[in-house]
Amino acid sequence: MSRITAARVVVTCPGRNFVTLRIETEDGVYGLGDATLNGRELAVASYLTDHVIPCLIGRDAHRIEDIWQYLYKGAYWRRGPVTMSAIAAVDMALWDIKGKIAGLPVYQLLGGASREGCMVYGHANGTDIEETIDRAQELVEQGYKAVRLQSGVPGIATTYGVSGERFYYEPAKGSLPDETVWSTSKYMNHVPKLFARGREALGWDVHLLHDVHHRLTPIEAGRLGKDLEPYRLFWLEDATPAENQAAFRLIRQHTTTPLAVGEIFNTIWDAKQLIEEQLIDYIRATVVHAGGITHLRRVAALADLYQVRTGCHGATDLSPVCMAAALHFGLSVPNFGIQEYMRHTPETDAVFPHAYTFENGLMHPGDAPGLGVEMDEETAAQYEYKRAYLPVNRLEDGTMFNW
Ligand SMILES: O=C(O)C(=O)C[C@H](O)[C@H](O)CO
Repeated sequence: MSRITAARVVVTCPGRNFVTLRIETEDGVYGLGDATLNGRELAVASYLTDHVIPCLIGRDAHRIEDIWQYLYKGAYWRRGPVTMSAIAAVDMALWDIKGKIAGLPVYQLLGGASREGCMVYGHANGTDIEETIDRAQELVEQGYKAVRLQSGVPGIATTYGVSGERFYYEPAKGSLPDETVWSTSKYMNHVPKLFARGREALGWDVHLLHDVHHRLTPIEAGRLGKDLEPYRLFWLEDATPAENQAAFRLIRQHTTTPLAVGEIFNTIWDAKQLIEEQLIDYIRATVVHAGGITHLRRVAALADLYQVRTGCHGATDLSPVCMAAALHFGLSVPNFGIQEYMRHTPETDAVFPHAYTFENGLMHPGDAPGLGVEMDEETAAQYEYKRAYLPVNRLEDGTMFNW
């Protein structure tokens, strides 16, 4: 028994907003959980402070599963990104506490390492094809075994995944949402050229990935997948919005390019049909937005039955606390596929010193007890929350579209 005596939420903005839950126990041990929901941060902070924390005080921090069920079933209102990010933060903090009390890194509590490290993919973003390829080459030189290629599209002013920043792509900015413009035909004509050049310049030993970011209809996605088949992608991500899971049947009928989806999923129910019908190859759900390590293990166990592998979301809006949790999860599950890794800025790393490391294309969570991430609250307090939004997207004729 290790009673929870206090819990509080810290909101900080070392270059971007992060929401972190800190839970303390009667033994003087504390745990951290990431609760960041990009562009809607304060909703989760309030959910935790106003509705969850009062229910945690006095509970036994060791009863991770029971507390998960209490928060999920007990709220009556199930699922959704706000609820599931809040539950995830509690879950991460409790695994952190359990590891610290046991004196073991969390991956040891999850069954131990199933591999030497987690293969990660880095982002190569450029305003045009040549710039993207130059950046990909830099990543390969740094040891990356897998690289995501995104490039500006001629005729479209701003493109998802591309920014002036060399390493720290950050789409959330502006005290009101930026408006961007989209053309499916211009994009569809351009992407195969990017990958043709990519294979020519980078060869065939590096894994190449691409994110469509929910922009195509299923039949368009089928065509793009088919056009990209000669370049043997590791995956084509978020080819179409996935609320309608059956939509992926159509894509599957037309292409053998492997498919990844799910970074915005919150529960196993969002992915059940996709997994059971083997409509995808990689499930992108991650710790912070899908209910924590406890729930993500359930998703991975279902996926394993159908040879679907994990490919957790790891953009910069997922804090180092989530990154650490994802690496403990990824190191331990049998059906790990790949982990996304977008480096955090030095300011973020200073607020969240961490034990995880990158070497030779693989990441390891480290062997510090618990998750292996600290929060320097004095430094965090120097960075006040700044409202920031993800962009919105319109077609060239002004029709509201998916970003
Ligand atoms: O990393 C990715 O694949 C993304 O799509 C990044 C998302 O746009 C970002 O995390 C939204 O908050």
